[in-house]
Parts: sequence; C-alpha cells; structure tokens
Amino acid sequence: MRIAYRVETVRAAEQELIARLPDGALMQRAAAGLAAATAGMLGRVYGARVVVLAGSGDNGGDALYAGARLARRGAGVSAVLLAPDRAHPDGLAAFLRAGGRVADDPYDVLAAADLVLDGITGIGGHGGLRPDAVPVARAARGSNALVVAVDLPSGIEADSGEVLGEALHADATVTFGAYKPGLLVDPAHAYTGAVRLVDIGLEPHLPSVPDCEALQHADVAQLLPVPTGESDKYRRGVVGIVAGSARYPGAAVLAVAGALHGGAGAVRYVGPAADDVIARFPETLVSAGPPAKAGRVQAWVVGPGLGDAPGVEEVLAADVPVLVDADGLRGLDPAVVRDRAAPTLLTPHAGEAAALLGVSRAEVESARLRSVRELADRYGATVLLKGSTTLVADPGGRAPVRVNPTGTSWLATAGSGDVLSGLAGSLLAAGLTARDAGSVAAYLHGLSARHAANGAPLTASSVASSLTNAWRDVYA
Ligand SMILES: NC(=O)C1=CN([C@@H]2O[C@H](COP(=O)(O)OP(=O)(O)OC[C@H]3O[C@@H](n4cnc5c(N)ncnc54)[C@H](OP(=O)(O)O)[C@@H]3O)[C@@H](O)[C@H]2O)[C@@H](O)CC1
Ligand SMILES: Nc1ncnc2c1ncn2[C@@H]1O[C@H](COP(=O)(O)OP(=O)(O)O)[C@@H](O)[C@H]1O
Ligand SMILES: [K+]
Repeated sequence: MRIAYRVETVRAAEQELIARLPDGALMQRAAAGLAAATAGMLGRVYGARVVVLAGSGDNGGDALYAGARLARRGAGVSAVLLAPDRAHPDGLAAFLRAGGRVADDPYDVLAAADLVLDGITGIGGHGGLRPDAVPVARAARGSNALVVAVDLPSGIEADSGEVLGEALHADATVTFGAYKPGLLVDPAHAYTGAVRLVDIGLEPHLPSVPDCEALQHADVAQLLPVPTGESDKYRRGVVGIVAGSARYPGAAVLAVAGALHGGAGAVRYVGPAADDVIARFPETLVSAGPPAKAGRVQAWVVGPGLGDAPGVEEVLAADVPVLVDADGLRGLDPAVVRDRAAPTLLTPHAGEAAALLGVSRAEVESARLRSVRELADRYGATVLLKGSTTLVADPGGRAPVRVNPTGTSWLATAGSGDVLSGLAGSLLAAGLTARDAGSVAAYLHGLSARHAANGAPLTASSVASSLTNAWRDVYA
C-alpha cells in the first residue's frame, strides 16, 4: 500500500523527530537523499550544470544544501534566489562554501542547465506560484534541463491535489518522509512526474491511519475472491445487473461483460436488452420481469444505459449491496440512500458528481478529493469518483480515501464506465466491502485498459476481455 499524509500530520511528525535529533539533522537527511536521487538521474555529476531555484522557506533550504552536495562532487551549480534577503541562511552559506554561485541572470543559467532543482515552495506553499516566480518557472520548464521537484512541485496544494494558479511541471519529484495527497491526486499529480520517496525516519512518528492510500498488486491479490474446493456458483455470489434500454442496449452488454470477469459465480441480467446480452454472453441468466422477481442475488448494479426507465428505487429497496451508476444517479435522493441498511456504492463521473452536488463539472475536477468526500457524506454511501484519478471514499471521513494508481487516458471512451460498474458489482456480490469492491475494480479496470490500449485507442469491449490478463498480472 502506498500511503499519503496531509501537511498538518507530516509537520507534527517532523516536530517529534526534530526534538530527538541534533539541530538541522533532518534537513541534512532530506538534502542527502535529494542529492543522491538527482545524482542518479544525472548519471555523471562532475561537470553537470545544475540550477537551484530557492524560495524563502525550508524547501529552498533543502534545495540549497543538495546543491552544495552536488557542487562538492564537481557539478557547476548556480542558485536563483526568489527572495534574496530571505533565502535559507545556513543553506545558502553551505552552498556558497561548496563553490555554488548565485546567478546574475536566472534566464542565462536556466537556458544552459542540465538539471533544475525546484525548491521554490514545498508543503508551506499555497495558492499557486506567486507572480515573480512564474517567469522563472516557465523558463525552467522551457529549458532542456531535467526538472526535479523538491518535496513537491511548487505551486500545487499538497493536501488537496488542487492547482490554484500556475505550478511547475516536474519530470520527477523527490519527496521527504511521506507522500502527500497532492502527489497522488489529479490535477496536481499530473505535475509530479515519477515520484521517489526519501526515508528521513519519519515513519514511526506518523499515525497508523493515513489520509489517502493507493493499493498495489499485493494488496489487490489479497482482496480478490478466489474459489476453493468448497465453492459453488451460488456461494461465490450472484450479481444482478439492471441496465440497458431500447436506446442503449450496449450498456447492458458491457456491464454484464464486466460482471462476468469480476469473480461472482453467476450474473443475472434484468431489462430489455436480454437478447443482446444472451447473443454475446450465453452464460448470463436473463429475465424480463422486475428485479424483485429475478431470483436471489447478493448484490445489484443499477443504472448503465437505463435512460428514463424506472427501477432504481425498487433495487434500492433490496437488502443487499447496491451499486448505482450513470442514469441511476440522476436525481438520486440522499435520504433514500442514507436509509438503506445494506451498503451502497455510487460510481459517478465528474459530470454526474457535479449534478449531485449542485456545482460545476470543473469544480469537481479541480477539487476531486473534497468532492468525493462531500458526496460520500451527503449520501452516507461509498462513492467512487471516476476520471483521471479515480477516488473511492467512505462516508464519515475516518477511512483513508483510496486513490487508484492504474489506468490510462485511453479509458476516456464510451462504455468503459459500464464495464467498471459490472466488475465492481460482481466483487460486491462476492463479498467485498463497497470500498474494497470499488477500489479493486478500479485497479483491475485500469490495468486491463493498459493491456487493451498498449499505446493505441482501446474499446470498452476490449477492456472487459483484457480483465483476465489484469487478474493474472496481480497474481504474478
Ligand atoms: N520541517 C523540517 O524539518 C523539514 C522540512 N523539510 C522541507 O521544508 C519544506 C517546508 O518548508 P516551509 O514550511 O518553510 O515552507 P516552504 O514550502 O518552503 O514554503 C514557504 C515559503 O514559501 C513562500 N511562499 C508561500 N507560498 C508561495 C507561493 N505561492 N509562491 C512563492 N512563494 C510562496 C512563503 O513566503 P511568505 O509567505 O513568508 O512570503 C514561505 O517563505 C518541506 O516541503 C520540505 O521541503 C524537509 O527538509 C524535511 C525536514
Ligand atoms: N482522462 C482519463 N484518464 C484515465 N481514466 C479516465 C479518464 N477519463 C475517464 N477515465 C475512466 O474511463 C471510465 C469512463 O467511465 P464513464 O465516464 O462512466 O463512461 P461511460 O459512461 O461512457 O461508460 C472510468 O473508469 C474513468 O475513470
Ligand atoms: K518544490
């Protein structure tokens, strides 16, 4: 599991640790880790041209100390001081002692740089880059240098993943002590490049429950339902799919395709697209009547391609877990969901989430963490917010928000969400909690999409058929 902590928590842990260490030792650990990581990226340090962008806080101090270390190894290092009279005094002194120079003209040194260390702001920065930092950041990005963000790309919001102004696009980020949520969640995540964590000894001082977490293969492998000698199709779970309409029969087919790959023992389909479903997947149990007459299921999926057809309320009245997606979310009454005794999983994309929250789509996309938490609280349900970073939140804010690390932008194609809802519903029927079902489904779906795309456009059908490969990846 990759875990992330918000700034307040990181600072509290730092204070505990600092109290046990000699003065400045923690910053030296950070700077040493940063210098070692960037030396590895450079390959050859001797003779490399390095530019340190140093703001007025400790983030600039880290960058200056690391610059000093690189200078001692033979790099030509220049510093661009964003606030010359407030630069980290000890860091600057060490930097000058090591042979570093303060640049006369930032744009000259940036144009010739091999490596830029972005130490403008770290966890103390808010509101995007200030106007004086913007042209410098643009020149760094416009150069041929490798741009490495110190702790986090300057200008992003560490806690929320928002980008409230301009931020510096890094090729890589070296972060200290712990991941921060903004390093995992878009739009900020799109600025980080590959993220490397430097251990500064913070871990024992951090609480056991993080703010965000991202599953990895081993976590998913433990959660996946695997049949045993005792299993039969009913004990593995039966998932019911209420989806499709005369206008959108394909949504039913895709949701069933996802469900068939999710580990339930059987998939029931209820709705007007039964012929299409059977033609494609003869293993589906279909029925034309209402959901209540379809036979027992351990979980329902309702909504994909449903159009204006009724059925959502009836499904929500069932006492088994229910996943509500797409058309099922339209006008969904929070009171109805909150009153349910069995778990509910809502899977909106940003547009659907915006409609439920009464805000614009852009607001949801720019503040994904806040939006998913707010929706989960409002509905008293688990919410999976789809998009470039898929998030899964439980209500109440106690459990860490799951951030999905897999996926590809090729997934932005019609019907891929239908596959996801069937898949997650199947995992719910197999007995996973709503949070596990949602996050495991998003993980497999994203992996599968990488197989299906492999550098070219994918189709939603191919995402469903590649799910077998995704399961195998996770076990391998
Ligand atoms: N604690 C420790 O021991 C350790 C801490 N560590 C390091 O410290 C970092 C945190 O340092 P920090 O708290 O000094 O804040 P930091 O991120 O440098 O920024 C604050 C400064 O930036 C300024 N500023 C603010 N917004 C701005 C903007 N939009 N655009 C431009 N400037 C802006 C603001 O100026 P002011 O508002 O005062 O004018 C203030 O001076 C952390 O990320 C990690 O790298 C590691 O060494 C591990 C040990
Ligand atoms: N830019 C993106 N990057 C990665 N994944 C994306 C992106 N845009 C959409 N997705 C994923 O693609 C799927 C689209 O689902 P959805 O919007 O419901 O489409 P549909 O309703 O057509 O099935 C979701 O799994 C979502 O997370
Ligand atoms: K930075």
